[in-house]
Amino acid sequence: MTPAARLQAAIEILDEVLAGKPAEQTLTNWARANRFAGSKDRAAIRDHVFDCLRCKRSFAHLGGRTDGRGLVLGLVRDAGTDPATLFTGQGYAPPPLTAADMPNTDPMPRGVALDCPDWLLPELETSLGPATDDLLRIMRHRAPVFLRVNLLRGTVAQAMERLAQEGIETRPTPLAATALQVVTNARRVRQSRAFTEGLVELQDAASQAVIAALPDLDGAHVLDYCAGGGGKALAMAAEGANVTAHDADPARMRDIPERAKRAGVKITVQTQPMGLFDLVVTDVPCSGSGAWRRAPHGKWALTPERMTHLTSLQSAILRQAWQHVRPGGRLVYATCSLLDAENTAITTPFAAETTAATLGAAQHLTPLDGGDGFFSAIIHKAS
Ligand SMILES: C[S@@+](CC[C@H](N)C(=O)[O-])C[C@H]1O[C@@H](n2cnc3c(N)ncnc32)[C@H](O)[C@@H]1O
Repeated sequence: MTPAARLQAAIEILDEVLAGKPAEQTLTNWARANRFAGSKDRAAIRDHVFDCLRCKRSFAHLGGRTDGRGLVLGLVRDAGTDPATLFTGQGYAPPPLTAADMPNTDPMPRGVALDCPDWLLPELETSLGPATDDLLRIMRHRAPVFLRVNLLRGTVAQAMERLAQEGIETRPTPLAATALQVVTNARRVRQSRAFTEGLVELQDAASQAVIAALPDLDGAHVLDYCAGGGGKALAMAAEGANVTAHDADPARMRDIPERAKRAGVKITVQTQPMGLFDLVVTDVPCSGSGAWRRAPHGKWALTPERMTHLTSLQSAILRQAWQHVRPGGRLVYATCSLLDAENTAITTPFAAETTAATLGAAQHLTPLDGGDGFFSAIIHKAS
């Protein structure tokens, strides 16, 4: 496909996504219906689509319209390219420019330039202070890809060497000792032997840092109360913890047995959690604001009503999960959110109101640290 034909494909996919279809599903459907597109075409189209979703407001401003064509025009103009050189109408290129394709020449308001919904700006400022604009600017760009080295299968140096033999260059990151940032050929990771043989897993470095901050995992009985696909459960099992995974939606845990087998660990899956544990981890559902680089749709879908729903769910999960912490044990409350409303505004009142609960160390990571934004707080239960 020519570069212009890839842009036209992105326009068509974006129109469907803007009408409400999930981006991943729409990309997959497009690839199935257009078998002539090779893997490089599909990767380039995917990047265009996600770049446009991350920068929806500023690209619409530059494109002078809010549909797929407008966003892609904004993408091209933002890169300093004259769109007339690509929007030629020849072959499979987008149709030539018309008067409806002119950019908006007004100065960009702050929320537009930072690609942030206006109602969220004050919320983010309360939580992030003077770092707000830098953070929003970084979230206009693609997130790096990180791997977790499974130390049960080999060392970090061995993982780097094995990956390099398969053309995947990586480098260590200060966020976690097990984390490697992928420098080249990230799209080859899933097919690499290092991945299929369980030496590495795909996991954000900040997610790994949450687990790295937990002392004494070796031999501990741990309940992962919101286990989802098992990312954190696997990381804790690799540190020697006896992990029980639970999730309100058991279907989300269906890959855990296979992932555990690949990693050489054992994880017990329980649809009804039972008993008391040394450590309970609650990686609760949240706005995902720390991971908007990967899932930009969440930035535009979040509403004040949704925030209210999430914060009451987070408090409820914390209270339920607390009942599974043994006296003298710990709970870790974690979100991939940058917003205080989902973080300290949940943990501080809980600790104040709950007999036997004391707040311990907390960790606030943001994309300025390199990975996703992540909050975690330890809450101790008196013996
Ligand atoms: C952020 S995800 C967990 C990600 C996972 N820990 C990982 O590292 O891959 C949050 C999970 O909480 C689950 N959840 C939602 N409500 C819940 C509840 N009331 N009790 C337990 N889990 C719940 C969701 O189904 C979802 O899988």
